[in-house]
Amino acid sequence: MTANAEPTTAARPPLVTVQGLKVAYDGGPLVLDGVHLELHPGETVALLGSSGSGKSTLMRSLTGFAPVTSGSVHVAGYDVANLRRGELRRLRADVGQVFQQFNLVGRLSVLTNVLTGALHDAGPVNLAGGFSAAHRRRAMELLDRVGIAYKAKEQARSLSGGQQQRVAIARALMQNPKVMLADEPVASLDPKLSHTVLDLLQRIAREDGIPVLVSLHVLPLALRHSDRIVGLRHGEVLVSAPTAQLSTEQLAPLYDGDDEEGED
Ligand SMILES: Nc1ncnc2c1ncn2[C@@H]1O[C@H](COP(=O)(O)OP(=O)(O)OP(=O)(O)O)[C@@H](O)[C@H]1O
Repeated sequence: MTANAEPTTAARPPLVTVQGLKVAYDGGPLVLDGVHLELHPGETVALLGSSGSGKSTLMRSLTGFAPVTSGSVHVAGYDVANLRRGELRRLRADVGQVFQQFNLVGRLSVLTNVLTGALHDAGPVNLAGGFSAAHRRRAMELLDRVGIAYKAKEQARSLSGGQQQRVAIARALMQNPKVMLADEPVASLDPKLSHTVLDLLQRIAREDGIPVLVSLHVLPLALRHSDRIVGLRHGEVLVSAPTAQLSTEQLAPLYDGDDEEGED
């Protein structure tokens, strides 16, 4: 992110606004305690914090998968803590998600896996051949965009981890997402592939003008591939600043007392 691009991005109204969010599971202790978060169109925000700090819970809260104890969560126009009938499905269709384990259907082709991203608006379909020509064209375009169209007919399980993650990103894009969430998307990948995948996510954010929230364990990756960093410590936001203003040393308190977190 260049120095003068940050105000432009931040000046656009946020697509995600979390205010004073508290989450407790099953009457247990608070695992998020008063979290504030804004995600603006076009920006990539890295979510950092040691294991158990609440990163996944915060991600899940954006798609209605975490029990909101108090506070508010607004995502792409939805009031997530007070959704009306039918809105939960629409919210989840508007949020593209990418996971550490890719979550592809291994026996299906790469193309079919991408097409499943359109299931929410394709109606009842037969996975073997029921998608429209327009959907198939779009899926091929997206595979081309993530650099893997030549693998379209292969079984997903025959691809390498980095390739599978690119398929998963294409599948998420098939939803025409208004927001993209990536929960530790490179935790299973080697450093080179991690850069490729994170470059791709950051490019998507900029080109498509959507916010991308990506949780990461490796500080140098966050410092290189994000516009802003939000750091959680014991369920509270300890750091929230443009990446260009942060250094490894400034992020170290996120991992105080941990032996392994934050190492490259
Ligand atoms: N479904 C659940 N039921 C009960 N407690 C949960 C549940 N999910 C998470 N927790 C607890 O909430 C806290 C935060 O967990 P969370 O998975 O959000 O952290 P995290 O920062 O994503 O950790 P990691 O980096 O290890 O994935 C932890 O103490 C965890 O045990």
